[in-house]
Amino acid sequence: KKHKFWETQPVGQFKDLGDTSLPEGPIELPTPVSEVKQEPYNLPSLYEWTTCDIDSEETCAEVYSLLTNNYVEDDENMFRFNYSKEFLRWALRPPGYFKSWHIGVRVKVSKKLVAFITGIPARIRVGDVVVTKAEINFLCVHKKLRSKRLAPVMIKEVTRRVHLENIWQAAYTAGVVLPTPIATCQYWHRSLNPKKLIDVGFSRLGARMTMSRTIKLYKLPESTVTPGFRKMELRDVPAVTRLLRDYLRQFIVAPDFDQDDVEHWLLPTENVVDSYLVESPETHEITDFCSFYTLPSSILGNQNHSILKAAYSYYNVSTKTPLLQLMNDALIVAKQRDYDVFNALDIMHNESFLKELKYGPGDGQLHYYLYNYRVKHALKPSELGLVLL
Ligand SMILES: COc1cccc(CC(=N)NC(=O)c2cccnc2OC2CCNCC2)c1
Repeated sequence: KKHKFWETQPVGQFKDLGDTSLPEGPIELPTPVSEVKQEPYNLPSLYEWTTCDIDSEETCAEVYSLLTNNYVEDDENMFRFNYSKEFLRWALRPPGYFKSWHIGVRVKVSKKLVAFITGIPARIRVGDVVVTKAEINFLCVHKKLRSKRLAPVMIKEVTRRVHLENIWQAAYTAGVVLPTPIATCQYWHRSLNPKKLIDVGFSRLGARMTMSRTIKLYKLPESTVTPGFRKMELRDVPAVTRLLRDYLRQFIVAPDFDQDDVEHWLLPTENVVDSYLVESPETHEITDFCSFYTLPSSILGNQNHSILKAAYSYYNVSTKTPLLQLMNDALIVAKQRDYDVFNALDIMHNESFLKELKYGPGDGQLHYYLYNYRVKHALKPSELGLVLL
């Protein structure tokens, strides 16, 4: 039976698609926190719950190692996400985070970490309504423990701990179709190091293309072209917050970032997130912004290369500099910093530059989901202003 678990959950159900009598908004009403199940769900007897203290070097290393060996792979099982420890600390400790939402499963006897799931709080606007939701991520079950039905009980446990903080909605993405996507996005890749991408099988040499012709096709200028283009600094947080808040208002679903959020999520962090802005040389006004996060992938089974260095488009705002030029400067910076590929989803206004900047379509889709919140109509990717890590 497909979706045996998801048909028991307060999520849009496939059978309800098209039933426009169902109102947009929460599917189930909150209950008093005192009525939320106080004790953890039962795990199979060999396993126990653990709260992962990501500040602890040892525990962070265990989480890193579990994900590096058992997390999401591409459809052809050639690559596996390889989130770094500093990335995980950044992703899991935003303003207002709860340690109790960093949940692990250990083998009772050996204490080996064999599964993980996380939540972080985020204020997310859907239409005109801002709701504090949990962003759920990093659901990972060790390869040797698959189809033991651990994922449903882990999802129920993180939901229970989110309810204990009086939060009743969540957002998450997946490469698989579950009940029911609020948006389905296409991912795109822009080659920066085409020779390596072809060597490792990420890309294929185009028909009637030689390697040298391919290298020339993706060649970028040595330096950025936009006057006033520079790295974001702490002093820019107020202006970037204003710029980003104004820009994100046009999307139906988007984060409701305040200055503390912008300082955490967008201030450059070595090897994790890079942000650049355009400060007008005349007026010193900050008019544009672009950012990308660093998520390498392990290359499975290649003699010459073990890591694919990938940049992922994050939040970009263009008010004076054409988005095309801004995003080309982002490519130039990523190439300068030795990235192999620059990835982007077709969300926000990204569609306007993907083809022109020589992105190629990826071989999969990323579906966005809300938990306990119905939207009347699925969104077009261009109506989506939310990037999950
Ligand atoms: C190249 O290495 C990969 C390793 C594992 C999976 C994939 C394909 C894939 N599933 N890609 C994406 O989900 C993706 C493609 C473009 C932009 N963001 C993405 O995912 C983000 C957001 C969701 N959480 C994972 C990272 C590629």
